[in-house]
Amino acid sequence: MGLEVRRPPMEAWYMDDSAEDQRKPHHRDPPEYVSLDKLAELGILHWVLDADSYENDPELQKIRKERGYNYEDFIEVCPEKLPNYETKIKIFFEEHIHTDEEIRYCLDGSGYFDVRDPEDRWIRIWVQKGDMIVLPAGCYHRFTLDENNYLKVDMANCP
Ligand SMILES: CSCCC(=O)C(=O)O
Ligand SMILES: [Fe+2]
Repeated sequence: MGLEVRRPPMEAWYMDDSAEDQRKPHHRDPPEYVSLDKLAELGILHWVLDADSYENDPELQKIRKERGYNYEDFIEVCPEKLPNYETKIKIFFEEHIHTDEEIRYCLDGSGYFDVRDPEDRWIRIWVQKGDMIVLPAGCYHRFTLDENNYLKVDMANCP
């Protein structure tokens, strides 16, 4: 077992309908949280890992082996590091799906992955350093930075 990673559990909530900045939390009033169990029912998987041990984390290696993730692709989502930043940010926030599962491991910073539930409601998943999530193939989703405006992510993919 790697270093016990102590931080609040990953949070998810139903979004409000306001048109304010996408990087704001968009909580309903009162907030309506969604449990990790409910996310798992939607096929959304989650682990909390020790991002500082990325290079030699036995837990990460076990997950990668079990799920067949055989390569890494790091991006830093910020104007200084991401080429065509403005375009990419817009593309990320356009609702879309993939034919393969989407694996995203947050190595630093934070951001929001929004997913549609079966009733077409948006669920906002707040991913922070150490959170690794898997969105199932065919899951309608989008991504935005939060008001911290920085995310470093391993966009590991299936073969
Ligand atoms: C920064 S992760 C990008 C979000 C996404 O959905 C994608 O890459 O397809
Ligand atoms: Fe995606």
